[in-house]
Amino acid sequence: MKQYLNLLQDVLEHGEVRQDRTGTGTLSKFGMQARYDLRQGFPVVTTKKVFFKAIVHEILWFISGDTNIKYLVDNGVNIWNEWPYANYQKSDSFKGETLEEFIEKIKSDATFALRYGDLGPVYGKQWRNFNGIDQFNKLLSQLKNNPNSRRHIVSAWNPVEVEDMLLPPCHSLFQLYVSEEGFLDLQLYQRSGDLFLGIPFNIASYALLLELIAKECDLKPRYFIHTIGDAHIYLNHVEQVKLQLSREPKPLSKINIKNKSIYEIKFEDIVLENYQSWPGIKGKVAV
Ligand SMILES: Nc1nc(=O)c2c([nH]1)NC[C@@H]1CN(c3ccc(C(=O)N[C@@H](CCC(=O)O)C(=O)O)cc3)CN21
Ligand SMILES: O=c1ccn([C@H]2C[C@H](O)[C@@H](COP(=O)(O)O)O2)c(=O)[nH]1
Repeated sequence: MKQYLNLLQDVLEHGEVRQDRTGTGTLSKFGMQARYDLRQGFPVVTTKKVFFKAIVHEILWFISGDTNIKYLVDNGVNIWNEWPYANYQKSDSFKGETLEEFIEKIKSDATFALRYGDLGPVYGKQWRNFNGIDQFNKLLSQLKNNPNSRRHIVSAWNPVEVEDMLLPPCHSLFQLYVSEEGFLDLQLYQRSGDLFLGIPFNIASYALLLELIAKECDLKPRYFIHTIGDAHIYLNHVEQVKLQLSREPKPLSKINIKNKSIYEIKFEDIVLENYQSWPGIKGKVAV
């Protein structure tokens, strides 16, 4: 995962100090790209421990079209909790509950979850129902029936609905490419990338998406190309980033996915093999 470390190094050295929406402050560079060859291994960052379980649940959650955090929290994935909580704090029903109490209520009270667990029309909604269009299903059928197309695109960025989302999509658009030899490549355009917390998730997540789509379409996964608009390191992550840069990357892992239709694949059907990593590193998420 030298490519990821190169991004960190580059932004740390050449990023400009920039204010941001969360008030945390960042080092930032605009327009970066990295390319991962999945034939050489599955790209999960090794210079800190990445919570892969969250990535698998999240991608299955997107594919299913769900936008409510209930599925995630029921499965022990807590990466999206802060946003519905912040929203709840602004509502009339808020009675001073802590984040933990809020999540307990999401788990135990289905009506409450329905009302306060939703992120708005985020990824899952746009992939499966963009103003009535199931972009994801269309993509699969086009890849199978019209592989040479240059229009294999799914967009999560819906200007009509962006105001209703608790967080406008960061991984905004992706495109696929089928080569003459039956390889499948995926390029993601990510408008904004938190290099320490979000990006390791995003890399593994889209690499997994590429593996899943390739399997479904009987193609061989090859390049994941990650293009990032505003690539930033939050100022309160600088020490964590330096620690990662001091660590030697470990060999990449492998992914094993059961032969099943993409809509039937379950969490247990996706196994990351031989994942070796350095210990995890804590960092605060900017809300
Ligand atoms: N500032 C910011 N950065 C992000 O990466 C981000 C957002 N906001 N908002 C929406 C989603 C949520 N994402 C998140 C949120 C939290 C973690 C996080 O805290 N990760 C820790 C712990 C994971 C765990 O064990 O639950 C990590 O060590 O990776 C990662 C990605 C990615 N996105
Ligand atoms: O998948 C994700 C989702 C979010 N992020 C980061 C990028 C930014 O740091 C924040 C979003 O804030 P904006 O002001 O809307 O850009 O979340 C990520 O890296 N990956």
